[in-house]
Amino acid sequence: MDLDRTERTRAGRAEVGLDANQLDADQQGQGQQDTAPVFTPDPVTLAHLELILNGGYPLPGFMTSEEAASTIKHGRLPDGTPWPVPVTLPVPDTLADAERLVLADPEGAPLAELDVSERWWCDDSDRDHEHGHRLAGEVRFARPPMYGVLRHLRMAPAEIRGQRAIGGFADRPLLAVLADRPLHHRSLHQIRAAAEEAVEEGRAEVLVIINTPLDDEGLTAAILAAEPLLPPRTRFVVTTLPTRGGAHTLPTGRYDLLAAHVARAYDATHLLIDRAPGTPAPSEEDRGPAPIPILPGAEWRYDTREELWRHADQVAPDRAETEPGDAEVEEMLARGRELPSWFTPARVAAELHRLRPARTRRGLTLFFTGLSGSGKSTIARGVAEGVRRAGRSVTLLDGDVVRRMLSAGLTFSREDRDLNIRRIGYVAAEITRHGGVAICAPIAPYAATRAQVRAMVEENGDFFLVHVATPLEVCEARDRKGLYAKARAGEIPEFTGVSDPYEEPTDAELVLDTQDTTEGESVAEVLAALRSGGWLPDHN
Ligand SMILES: Nc1ncnc2c1ncn2[C@@H]1O[C@H](COP(=O)(O)OS(=O)(=O)O)[C@@H](OP(=O)(O)O)[C@H]1O
Ligand SMILES: Nc1ncnc2c1ncn2[C@@H]1O[C@H](COP(=O)(O)OP(=O)(O)O)[C@@H](O)[C@H]1O
Repeated sequence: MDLDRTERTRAGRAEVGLDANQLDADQQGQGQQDTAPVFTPDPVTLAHLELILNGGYPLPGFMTSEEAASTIKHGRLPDGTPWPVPVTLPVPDTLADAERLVLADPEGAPLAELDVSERWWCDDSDRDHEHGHRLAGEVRFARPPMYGVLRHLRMAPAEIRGQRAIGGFADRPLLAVLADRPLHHRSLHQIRAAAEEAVEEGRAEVLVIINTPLDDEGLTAAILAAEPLLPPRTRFVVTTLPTRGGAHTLPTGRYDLLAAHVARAYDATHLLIDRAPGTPAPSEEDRGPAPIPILPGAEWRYDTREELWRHADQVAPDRAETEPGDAEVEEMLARGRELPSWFTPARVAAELHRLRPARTRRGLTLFFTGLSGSGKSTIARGVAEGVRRAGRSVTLLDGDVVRRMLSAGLTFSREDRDLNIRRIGYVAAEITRHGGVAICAPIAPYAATRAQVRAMVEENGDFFLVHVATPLEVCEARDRKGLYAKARAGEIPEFTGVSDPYEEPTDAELVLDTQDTTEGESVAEVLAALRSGGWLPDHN
């Protein structure tokens, strides 16, 4: 079963206000039998919880204020045990006094119970959380996790240890490789060299720990594609380490240390962290001592004369090929260009092309925003026609039409406008997921809601925001539907631009001002942008 899809459909349904309850009736019923409140932690905390429950962390639960402070400040628990990152449970105000809590997955299925030992207030923002209420205490396993994708690969440390013992490899060194990007030739050389040279001359087994977001299957597929080029007996395990992005309050290297602790739980004796080219490893001085050695990883370069990869010190700078960075690889895929065979194995390239098809085939949401009368519908209609002529399948979700169909009965309050836009976004994201072009033309006055739609769409394809920036005076002078006159006369309350806000986008891919251009010119400008961005073939 595709759990990912099911879960996203559920989340999507809930967000757009459609009936998610039917689907989740079972779980909710179970929650109600328990008197403790049921709470679904945010994704970072869920990642911590899974590692607590599966033995990836040697911690019994979520930290007290003293433990968190000591960890942040000294990189140690109060008893002196080294531990790199705070592991805390942020809860909303409504749960700040709870004595027990059932911790549930995003679908509401219980995962664990928490007996609260301390309720505290966090002043420092740890990780990416703002300050707020925290609950500390030990967690008790309730049920095996079912959420997220690739469950069968999310093996607990004990499972891997068991497999190695059965295979008779338990006494061999284990090189863990933390991978959070596809493994290209440079990384594969680095891993093979580490396994063969650095760790007891070829006796090492390799365990690739794939660090990927909960609902992402693509990265894992791309990493698994490199399996034949990894040492024999390489094992793979999927995990979600709490994000690095929010580590602003922590000294450098703390997340490397966390990876080392998790790797050690899997019985690893050494850790290699795969890094993008040009990303320096934090020095041991900066990060402090690790529970197992973190290998520096030899530098490799591609020698253009010899046409092979060699240790960097054996390749003269003028003969070294420059490796494309992750953003460049993304752009090559978007343009449908072949990834060079010296750079990545054909199998990995094929998987990446499958996951990130060229933009001419990739799903796209083209989202127009602007005041009433700015020209959204007129331009969107013309663009839809042009995109169709270029051979792509198009769905036009015009503001007025959506209001009559999908969002009938909604008002123009902020709440209802947001719901309207999220519904449009949900439909657009589905169209995008199936490789189509969704063209949306609502006012969408709120930046935060537009950002939500962008995020929803970008899980499955591309998002292109067009701000139709026709000034209010021009829209009002046009007053095609006579609505501005009515709004000025007070007959329409909460009218955008007159008595209701419009937040100008700062993240638009294209800004159009229609006051000095014809409709045809505006349409042509959008089509040209789609062509130059690679979403439409050049020759149309
Ligand atoms: N109070 C108020 N404010 C703004 N617009 C109003 C209002 N009442 C009705 N209309 C008409 O509804 C159209 C906008 O609907 P949208 O769904 O695009 O609006 S929103 O994105 O949900 O804010 C908008 O159509 P367009 O002119 O095509 O933008 C108006 O014709
Ligand atoms: N460059 C232009 N692009 C789009 N519309 C224009 C342009 N110049 C003038 N207009 C006129 O502005 C009006 C825009 O109305 P409409 O497309 O319904 O706007 P919206 O959907 O944003 O409410 C139309 O009457 C259209 O003819």
